[in-house]
Amino acid sequence: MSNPRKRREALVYHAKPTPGKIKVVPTKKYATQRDLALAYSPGVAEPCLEIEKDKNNAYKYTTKGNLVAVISNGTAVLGLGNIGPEASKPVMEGKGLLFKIFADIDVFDIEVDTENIEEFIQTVKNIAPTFGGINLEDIKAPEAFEIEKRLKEELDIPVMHDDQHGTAIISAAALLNALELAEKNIEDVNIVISGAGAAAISCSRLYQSCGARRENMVMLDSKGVIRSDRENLTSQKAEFATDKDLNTLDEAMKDADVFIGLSTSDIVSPEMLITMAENPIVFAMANPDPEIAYDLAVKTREDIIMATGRSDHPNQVNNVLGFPFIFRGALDVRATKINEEMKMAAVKALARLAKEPVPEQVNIAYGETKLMFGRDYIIPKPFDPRLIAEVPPAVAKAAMDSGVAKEPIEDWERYENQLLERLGSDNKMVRLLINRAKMNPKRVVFAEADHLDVLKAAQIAYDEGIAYPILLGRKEAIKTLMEEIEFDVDLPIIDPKSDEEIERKNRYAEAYWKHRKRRGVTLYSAQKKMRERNYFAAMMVNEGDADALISGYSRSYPSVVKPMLELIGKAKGASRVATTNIMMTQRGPMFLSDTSINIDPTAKDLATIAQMTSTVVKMFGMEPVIAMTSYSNFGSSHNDRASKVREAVSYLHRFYPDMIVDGELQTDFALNSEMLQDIFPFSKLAGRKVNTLVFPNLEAANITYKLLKELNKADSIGPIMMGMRKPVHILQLDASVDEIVNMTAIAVVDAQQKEKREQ
Ligand SMILES: NC(=O)C1=CN([C@@H]2O[C@H](COP(=O)(O)OP(=O)(O)OC[C@H]3O[C@@H](n4cnc5c(N)ncnc54)[C@H](OP(=O)(O)O)[C@@H]3O)[C@@H](O)[C@H]2O)C=CC1
Ligand SMILES: CC(=O)C(=O)O
Ligand SMILES: [Mg+2]
Repeated sequence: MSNPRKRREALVYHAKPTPGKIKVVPTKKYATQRDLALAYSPGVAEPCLEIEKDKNNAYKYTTKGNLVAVISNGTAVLGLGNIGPEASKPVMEGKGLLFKIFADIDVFDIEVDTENIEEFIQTVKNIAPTFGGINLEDIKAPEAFEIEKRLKEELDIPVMHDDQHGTAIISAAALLNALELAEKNIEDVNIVISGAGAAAISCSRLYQSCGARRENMVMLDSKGVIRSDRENLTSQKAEFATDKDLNTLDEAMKDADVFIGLSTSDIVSPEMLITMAENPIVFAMANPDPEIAYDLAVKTREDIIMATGRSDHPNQVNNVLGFPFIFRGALDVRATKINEEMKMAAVKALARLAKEPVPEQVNIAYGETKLMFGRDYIIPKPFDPRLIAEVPPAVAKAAMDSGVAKEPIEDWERYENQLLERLGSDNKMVRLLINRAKMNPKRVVFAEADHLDVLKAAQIAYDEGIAYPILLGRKEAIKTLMEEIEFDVDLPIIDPKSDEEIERKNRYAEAYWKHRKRRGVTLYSAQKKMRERNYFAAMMVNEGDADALISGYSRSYPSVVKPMLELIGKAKGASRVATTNIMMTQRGPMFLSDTSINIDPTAKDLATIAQMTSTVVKMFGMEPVIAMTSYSNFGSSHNDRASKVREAVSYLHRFYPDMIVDGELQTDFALNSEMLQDIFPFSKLAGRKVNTLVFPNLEAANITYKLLKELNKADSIGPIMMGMRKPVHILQLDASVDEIVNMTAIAVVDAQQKEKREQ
């Protein structure tokens, strides 16, 4: 990573707010003395004794069954080489993060300080009782082969060296698909493999199992082509030694159909690509920098099918697509090992999935218009939610069929539902939102760009391609801050107080005056108002000089809302302006309305707020399931406050019968579908997962959202302004940089939608 700013960003990401990327969180209650007596002494003795009687009970009473060890000694960390156990820890924590977000598997990362094979094996064996599976990582060849072989033989839990088999599975699936596109047979193709380490050897073996012929393979290590007349070859290298009279990569690449890179960066030149056969398949998988840069390769050969291990180009062939799902399947049937049948099942499931139509959600998540099986899409994307429903069942089934599953699955439909549930708590909403914004970025005015956090957010929005920022504020202050954060881009900077803007201010003042002259505004007072950033910014949007506006970082919410309502006003047909907040909770995203505007809405207002929120929920690709909340359940109180909510519900039921909305309901019933089903089976919400709460008044909504935000420390998006004529969005006082970026994306998406409606 040569860009110094990106380098710093990566370091800050790892350092702040707490060092590292993962932590341990209790899953049981621990509030009372009683809880503690169960969690620890004396209660804890009971499961101990049960496990003493039968070790399998560890799966019943402890985390073992969902806990994987990611273990390394730091001898082959990515393509960085032998950087030692401590230095490998960020990668191992990273794998832990990926295990969790993609497959809901918990991980302890373990870095072992030894390069001695026996010591390493003994260490893993000694700690194995803790875990349901062992993921060996970034251990160099040839030691990795012996370590994995022995641990597989000596342990009765699944052991997989991810760099070997994870990589082999993913790249084999991608290779089969690429060959189909190139219209070539795996039996016939010439394959050059750069690298003869853990990953390369294992990949080459799996390609052979898929039909590739060893005599068509040429493998290279750091010394050049591995020829059979070379001395002192390890047994694994000897397995792939060639009789061909070749010495260098240049020579090997001539007429090759496939290049597999699992070695190091920048060793393939454009000249080498030119000598390859037609429709060359190039998988440059060294991390973090591939054997040849993606852009250079696709520029050199138009007919190339190109993949790298990185996420920033099409076709990411990276073991991240494998290890979470392979272990998920293996753990779920309590497999004793990960065998060839299970690996092949994963290859086939991945290859097959790439050919299926891609759900819109995935297109949006990756900022693509239409992903389709082809040169730029030979393998599914890691954030494809179908992966968890497809790959683990395939692996689990293969484990059962091959006789290594101790707990076979009986109800497959139930299992698939459980798998999908596991994805509930990630923050894919944010990703979806950002990517949707990136598809058609808009000009966003940042009305307080002379504040560091606002400027940082504008920088991220610009860098990520979310928006074209227009920076409002004191010019010198903005320029100084830009220098400080190395935001070296030529963007419009406008100071509404400066005389430079006189022509524009007059124009805006005139327009404002014309609009409000019968409501007490004089031309003079209009001119004065245009020196205020929020009025100026709102007029920019009004007059089409900007597409959206972000403000409110340094002022109280009402003081910013007022000019916006005055200048921009409500959308045509909107009877109300209101806000919703999206909270990322354990049970998935929740929409909470109205969190910021309407102090005591009437029944009709509440119905309008529910309808508007429903539109926003749909904008995120979700089906709105709305609870109208109260302190009362379906008429249990006759107080006016409860009746108001009831009235709103009956209005919605009468005029919008298709809306899935009900109430009035207490929030525990709204959120606990079993309880709701038991006590109020007649409800429209019974058996459904509520994702939207409409509150009876501002106090309830605002208090709840702030409480959730602080207690959960969860991501939140909002308040999202609903019902405004133009995309203006107001931040909470002192919003974080992330929150401002999210709001920017909201503003852009809002502008996109409004533009669409106007067309
Ligand atoms: N995209 C993905 O999912 C994955 C990518 N990888 C990448 O693959 C690479 C290797 O990883 P791994 O197998 O675990 O590591 P190993 O240390 O086991 O193997 C590295 C291999 O690369 C060879 N090598 C080094 N320099 C060159 C060179 N200039 N030309 C040809 N070969 C060379 C080494 O040769 P020698 O034997 O002579 O030392 C060795 O055989 C790394 O860059 C890693 O990031 C790994 C796993 C997954
Ligand atoms: C992706 C991976 O595991 C590696 O590069 O080592
Ligand atoms: Mg690795």
